[in-house]
Amino acid sequence: MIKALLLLPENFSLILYDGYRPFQVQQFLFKSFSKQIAQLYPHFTEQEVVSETRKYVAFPSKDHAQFAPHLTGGAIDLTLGDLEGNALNLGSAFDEISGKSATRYFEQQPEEDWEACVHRRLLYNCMTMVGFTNYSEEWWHYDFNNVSWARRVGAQEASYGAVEAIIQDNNIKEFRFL
Ligand SMILES: C[C@@H](N)C(=O)N[C@H](C)C(=O)O
Repeated sequence: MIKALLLLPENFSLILYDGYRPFQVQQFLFKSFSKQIAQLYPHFTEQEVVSETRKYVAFPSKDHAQFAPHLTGGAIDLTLGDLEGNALNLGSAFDEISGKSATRYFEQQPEEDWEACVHRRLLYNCMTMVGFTNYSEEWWHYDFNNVSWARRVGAQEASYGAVEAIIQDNNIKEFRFL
C-alpha cells in the first residue's frame, strides 16, 4: 500500500476501510446485506437474494478453494482521500448496493460524473501497478496474493490462506491458520 501511495500525486491520500476480517464478521456482513437486499428487491426469490448478496459480500466460506478474501488479510477496502483524510468523490458510497459500485460503471457513462471516473482510474492504476487486483463489482476492493488474486492473475498458488481469530473484548485473543 505504501508503494501505491507513493505513485499518487502529492495531494492525495489512501483511506483504508477494511482489511482482515474474522469469520464471524464475514457471517454477520453476509446476513446483514441479505436482509437489505431482500428489502430493496421484495420480488426476489430466496435464491436471487443469495446470488445478489454474493455480489457485494463473499460467502463466509472456509473452503480452501474459495476462502472469503477478507479472511486472509490479503484483501483491503479503500478509497482516495485528500491530505486532511477526507474521502474524495468516487461516485458511490462505500458498500453501496447499486450498479454504481461496479468499478467500470463510469467508464460506460463518464459524463454522469467525470470526477468520480478520474478518481476511480487513479485508485485502480496506483493499486494494480503495485500488484493488487480489483474485484470488478466494487471499486474499493483490492486483493493481493490470496485465492481471488491468484484466480485473476492465473497464479497456481496464493501465499495468504485464511486465518481464524478468537475475538474477546474486541481484541484478537488467539489465531490459527486454516
Ligand atoms: C462487504 C464488502 N465491503 C466486501 O468486503 N465485499 C467483498 C466482496 C467481500 O466480502 O470479500
